[in-house]
Parts: sequence; structure tokens; C-alpha cells
Amino acid sequence: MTDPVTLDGQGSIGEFDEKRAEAAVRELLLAVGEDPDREGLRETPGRVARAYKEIFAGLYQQPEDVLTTTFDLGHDEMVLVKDIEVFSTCEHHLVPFRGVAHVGYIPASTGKITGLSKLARLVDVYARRPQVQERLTTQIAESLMSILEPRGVIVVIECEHMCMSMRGIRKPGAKTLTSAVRGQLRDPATRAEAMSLIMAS
Ligand SMILES: Nc1nc2c(ncn2[C@@H]2O[C@H](COP(=O)(O)OP(=O)(O)OP(=O)(O)O)[C@@H](O)[C@H]2O)c(=O)[nH]1
Ligand SMILES: [Zn+2]
Repeated sequence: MTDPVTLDGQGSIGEFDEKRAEAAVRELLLAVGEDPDREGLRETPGRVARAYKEIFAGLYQQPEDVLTTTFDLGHDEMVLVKDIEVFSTCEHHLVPFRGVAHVGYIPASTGKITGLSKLARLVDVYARRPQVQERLTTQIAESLMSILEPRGVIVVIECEHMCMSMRGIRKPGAKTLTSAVRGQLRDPATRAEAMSLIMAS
């Protein structure tokens, strides 16, 4: 069993309880006036439970699990991975929000860097949890700062929230932008350079 995640108070049960999720989905179907025993819905609680297990898999992972491959390359200039696809779940309505993340950092002078794919894996660890976009953004920035100990980090996330598109205010297409900037990337010139690379198409 994986240790319960304690970062920012997220996660406490330690592992996904599939039977409980299945019972809850069955109950929800009854609550909306559906018949969970009809042909088309019979397998649905089990399917939804398995889907949630995937969608919230990040509750049972830590950033250290994915930021594993670090090299000493002596590279101490900015590394930026743009347009990392984000699929997450709004913790207020449990509906998706999706978009892209841009993750950049300036390695320490010793040049401790990570594999590029690991940045995308890190995004997934935090995206696969019940989330708000602001917390997702800062968790990515702070875990990079503590694990790679770089000179600076920038994380910019742009997402459309289904809770604003398909219900409620119903504004499809509205995008939310959040950023978290740490260390030397707070310097206005460095930050401007990073932002111009992020915004360039
Ligand atoms: N700051 C922030 N707000 C979010 C995020 N995802 C959803 N929300 C907002 O969370 C708020 C929840 O507001 P409530 O008034 O409690 O819920 P509601 O009555 O369903 O709100 P409406 O969506 O306005 O109908 C809404 O304004 C959502 O747009 C997020 O990632 N960050
Ligand atoms: Zn929402």
C-alpha cells in the first residue's frame, strides 16, 4: 500500500476503494431517478469507479516518484517544455478542466536537470487529483524547486473549466490563466524572456 499523500492536505485514504466508489455511483444513479439495474447501466458503477481510479491516480503518487532521472549536464540556462496537455478535475463540481501547462526552470549552477518527459509526468501527478487550477500550478512549481533545487521555476497553465462551459454561467471558450514563478525567474527581465517564449506560437 502506498503511503497516504499529505502534501497540501490532499488524500488520506492511502489507496482507492473501488467497491465504495461503485456503491456511490449506484447511489447517485438512484438519486437522479435512474434505474441502475437496467441493461445499459448495469456495468456503469464498476466502469465509473475504474475511471475515477485513473482520474485520481495522482493521489497515490508523490512528485519524487516521477522526477527520478536527474543528470548533471552542466547546463545552466533555461529549459522550457511548452504545451503539456492537462486533464484535471475541478474539486468543486467534479467535472473536468483541460488545457495546457508550460513548465520552465533554470538549473542550478551545478547543472542538475531532469528528463523532459518527467516534467510532463509531474504535471500528471498533480492534475490527477481533485484540484483547483491555482493549487495545481503552485504544487508543480514548488515540487520542482524542492527536488531539482534549480535557480528558478516558471509554471503557466491555461485551461477551460467544464464547470463554466457546460453548466452554471455557461461560457464555453473562457480560459483561465495561472502562473507560479520562483527564484531567479522572478527577476523581471528573466521572467519577461520566459513569458515571451511561452506566448510565442
Ligand atoms: N479559483 C478557482 N475557482 C474555480 C476553479 N474551478 C472552479 N472554480 C469556481 O469555483 C466556484 C464555486 O462557486 P460556488 O458559488 O460555491 O458554486 P456554484 O454555485 O456551483 O457556482 P457557479 O459555477 O457560479 O454556478 C465557481 O465560481 C467556479 O467557477 C479553480 O480551479 N479555481
Ligand atoms: Zn467547477
